[in-house]
Amino acid sequence: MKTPFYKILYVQVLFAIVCGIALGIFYPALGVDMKPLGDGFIKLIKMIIAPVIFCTVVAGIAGMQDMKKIGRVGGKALLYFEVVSTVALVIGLVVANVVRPGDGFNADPTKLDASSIAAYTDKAKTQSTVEFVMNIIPNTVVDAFAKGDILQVLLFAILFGFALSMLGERGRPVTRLIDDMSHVIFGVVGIVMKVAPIGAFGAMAFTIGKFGLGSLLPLAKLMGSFYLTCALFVFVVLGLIARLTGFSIFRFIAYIKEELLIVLGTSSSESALPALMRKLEKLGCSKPVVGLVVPTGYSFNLDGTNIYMTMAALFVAQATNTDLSLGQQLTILGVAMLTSKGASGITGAGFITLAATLAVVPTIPVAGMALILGIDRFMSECRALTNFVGNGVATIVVSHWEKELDHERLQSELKSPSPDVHPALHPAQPTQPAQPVQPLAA
Ligand SMILES: O=C(O)C[C@H](O)C(=O)O
Repeated sequence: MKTPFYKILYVQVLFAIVCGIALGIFYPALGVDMKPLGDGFIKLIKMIIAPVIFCTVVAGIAGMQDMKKIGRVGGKALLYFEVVSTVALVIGLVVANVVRPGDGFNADPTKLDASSIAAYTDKAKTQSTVEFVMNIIPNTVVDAFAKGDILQVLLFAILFGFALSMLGERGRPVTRLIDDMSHVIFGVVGIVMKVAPIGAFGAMAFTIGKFGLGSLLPLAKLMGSFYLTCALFVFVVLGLIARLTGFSIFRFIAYIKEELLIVLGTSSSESALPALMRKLEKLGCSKPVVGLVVPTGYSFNLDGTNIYMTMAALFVAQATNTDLSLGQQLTILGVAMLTSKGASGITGAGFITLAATLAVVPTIPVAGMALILGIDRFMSECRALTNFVGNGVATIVVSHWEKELDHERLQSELKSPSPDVHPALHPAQPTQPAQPVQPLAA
């Protein structure tokens, strides 16, 4: 029997977003009051991210006998992230030079309200590589889970999974338990996703109520060029990568439309991270690759954030009449390659990363960021959407490189998605037997 349209999640989220926009426009104060609904939904998702990553990674790699394979998946993922992130940074740089969205502002940085961005520049402490690596090691296991630090949980999960695989037969009951646990956790994901429309409504009503659509007009050229560049990146660059891997980017985007709407509503790519992991497994990517690539992608593969960084840095320079030589522009690119690592998928993260980049490049006045602070929430949405699609494509590509992608399932799922059969999502349907733990192919 066909599900009635009003029960379909993306229809509900779309409707909620439209209602949120309407409320924000007509009753801005009430819209602002809706903030807890969005925040509450994001908290619910954050609550489950650490267990999702732990269970997926442990269940995925526990069957492996060879640590080298984990390193190989990680190495391939990092190579992909580095190449694609650099392409994103270069595209942002080129478009900002061609479109020159900051020309004509003639802003005097000494007269801009630098105090408004102090909160961001304070957070943007640049980290040395050693500090970055040290931060991946948790103080205690409990601390990693308590903070919900993705890379720290990932590190512990890899070690745990590998130790479990070394136990052989003796470790089987624990592996099975954790695999079963992952089904339970994804059941929680399913329950939480039911309230996604409420979260998207609250977050959207707040955004429009607080910042107002009127704030977009003076910066329409920057916004327009950023959105178009991201679209170009997704459909041309990621589209080409998808084609070479054997799937259509359009079909993939249609496949994850619910998640994209949730990301749009909440302006945080993390808000749909567990759902993305579930969908990628359903598409035929193996558990270990999904478990390793998605969480690392959230720290190393932020394509939307990268496009934004070079475009926004050049915008600030142009708006404050700061001339930049090619060498200085390439320095920004090099610095952004480092500062973007470790930025997370929460709203506003890209703005903090921009502050970190400009702090290292003294030529561009950091105070110029005050010009774009008012529209950052609207930029954040596009950064998050692009980051999200980028991580999905990255996981499919690395699965393909590792020969851990079921191409037949990928094609059939993309063509006609199978219903989600988890009992938490569809109580009336029978439960699918648990998938056996898949070891990586030799
Ligand atoms: O969520 C993301 O991926 C990005 C974030 O929304 C941001 O504002 O930079």
